[in-house]
Amino acid sequence: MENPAQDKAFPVSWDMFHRDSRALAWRLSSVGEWKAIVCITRGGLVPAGIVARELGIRTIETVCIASYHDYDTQGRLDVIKPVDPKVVDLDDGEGSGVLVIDDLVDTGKTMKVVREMLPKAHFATVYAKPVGVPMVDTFVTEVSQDTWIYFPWDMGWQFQPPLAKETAG
Ligand SMILES: O=P(O)(O)OC[C@H]1O[C@H](OP(=O)(O)OP(=O)(O)O)[C@H](O)[C@@H]1O
Ligand code: HPA
Ligand SMILES: [Mg+2]
Repeated sequence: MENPAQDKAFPVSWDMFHRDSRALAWRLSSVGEWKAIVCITRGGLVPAGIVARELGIRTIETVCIASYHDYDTQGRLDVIKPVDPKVVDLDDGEGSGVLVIDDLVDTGKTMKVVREMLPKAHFATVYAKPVGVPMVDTFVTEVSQDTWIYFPWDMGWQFQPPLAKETAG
């Protein structure tokens, strides 16, 4: 099943996201030390900034990947920009000393592609779904596979009609 129904909703506010990203940094702080962060754009940009601030990491590189082209449907995985070879070889090569950050792992396909680029890196996400869990070394919160996570940067305020509708006249 390529794209199973994800009909449960897990909405995340900015406050929640900040708190959960800090919790990720807290967890990572007892796991190891890293010389650089590689963030998987675009979703990884926000948690990478928060983790970098907490862990005092100032070298931040991107790997630019898009696969959910049509909102919640995964399509072809495009690597728009690979990791700078200088970052891959920063320590002993193959991404050692590098922390890879993304907002979530779902099927794990995105992480798998980045793992091939940086086999010795440490992989971390804020949220994880069960199918993707084997692809990630550290995460904070797991949600079920049939849940869609709604991030604050994708949401907006909207009028909610009252339960009891006014009747004309
Ligand atoms: O585990 P997977 O099934 O591969 O899905 C997870 C990836 O999908 C989303 O990125 P998306 O491709 O939507 O691009 P974006 O980060 O620019 O929103 C999300 O930010 C992860 O990077
Ligand atoms: O549950 C999700 N939410 C937002 N983006 C995603 N990309 C893959 N899965 C998800
Ligand atoms: Mg992404």
